[in-house]
Amino acid sequence: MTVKVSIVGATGYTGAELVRILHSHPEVELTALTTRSYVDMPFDKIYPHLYKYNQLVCEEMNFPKLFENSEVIIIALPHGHAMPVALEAARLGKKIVDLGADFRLKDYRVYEKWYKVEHEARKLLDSAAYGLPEVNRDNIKKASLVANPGCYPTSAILALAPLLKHKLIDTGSIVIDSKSGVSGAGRGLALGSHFCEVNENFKAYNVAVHRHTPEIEQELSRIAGEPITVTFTPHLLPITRGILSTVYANLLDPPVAKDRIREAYLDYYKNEFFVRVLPDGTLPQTKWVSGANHCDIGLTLDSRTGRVIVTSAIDNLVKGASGQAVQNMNIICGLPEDMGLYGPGLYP
Ligand SMILES: NC(=O)C1=CN([C@@H]2O[C@H](COP(=O)(O)OP(=O)(O)OC[C@H]3O[C@@H](n4cnc5c(N)ncnc54)[C@H](OP(=O)(O)O)[C@@H]3O)[C@@H](O)[C@H]2O)C=CC1
Ligand SMILES: CC(=O)N[C@@H](CCC(=O)OP(=O)(O)O)C(=O)O
Repeated sequence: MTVKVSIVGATGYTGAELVRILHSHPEVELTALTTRSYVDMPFDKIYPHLYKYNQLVCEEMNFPKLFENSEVIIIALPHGHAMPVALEAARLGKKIVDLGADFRLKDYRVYEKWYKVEHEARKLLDSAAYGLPEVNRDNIKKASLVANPGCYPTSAILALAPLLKHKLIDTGSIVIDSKSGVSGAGRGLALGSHFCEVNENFKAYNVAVHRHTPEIEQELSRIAGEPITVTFTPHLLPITRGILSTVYANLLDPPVAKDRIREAYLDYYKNEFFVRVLPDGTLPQTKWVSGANHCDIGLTLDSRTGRVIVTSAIDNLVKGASGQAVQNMNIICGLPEDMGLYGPGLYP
């Protein structure tokens, strides 16, 4: 069964990563790659690492032609731009995976408050599934529109889900301290991602106001069955790929929790190939997941303070974006979930 797939906004970093991954996917035929700035240019001219792999030429986004020859549309546009595409795709009964933020927040008022954009496709919000398969697979299976999670939320939610499910922590005490590589900011030119601004530098940004905060809180609240607020602080690391999140929470009952924490993680992720709970004493590193669809998790109990410290590592472009999008595409198309995604990262 070959699935015909178009990528809208293919010329960004996540688009290029989608093309790379999908070229080795045995059941996918890429039918169109759309662009705003590179119309009629061969894709491998924009991304020469794909020379001899890709024969497609970039085209303008053109309704309804784009959809005629595709069963699945993967949208890799900046937030605010996916809504008209999703409306048209939904009207034509196509399956959609959106990498941006337009369908992640269930309440359009929360979206409009944090993203400062009017939601033009509110009628699709109820049917959109939040695309974190390890916590929401049953809903994704039934969906035609999947909202792929943000990169930071993927690392934070996977780090916290077992603690909340098993009610092991004081839910008011969660602090998420995340560090991202620069590709998280996309390919567009911006002062903050210039070499001289980033190289040999390290900084926090958007402290207490980052747009991923409501997304993390929405999903953690769903898992916990009660409203959760978190402190979330992102940082910019002078590396290309990778996110390392360090998550702190107070244990409800430190002596009891000591034995139960590892058990809770091993149980929650027992059937999850892409989430690797590392052996006791081993802590994740971004290099171990670079290029791979894994989220690695390390557990530490600080018995002196009564806190659990969870570290998680992902590649922001793979499990944090394009790999997870392919995982979701596999689920909604009834394909094996790891198809095209199996394999460890690059090391060193
Ligand atoms: N980078 C990451 O690690 C992650 C990104 N995401 C999300 O995925 C989406 C894509 O991100 P990324 O690939 O990094 O972004 P890039 O900035 O690298 O690429 C953006 C793409 O969107 C197109 N585009 C930009 N502005 C417009 C516009 N006004 N109208 C139409 N097309 C436009 C660009 O086209 P052209 O090149 O032709 O101008 C390009 O194809 C975003 O929503 C982002 O938030 C999610 C998780 C992680
Ligand atoms: C390093 C860096 O700049 N990261 C980006 C990640 C945003 C992202 O991917 O956002 P959405 O998918 O939610 O739009 C940021 O902090 O804005």
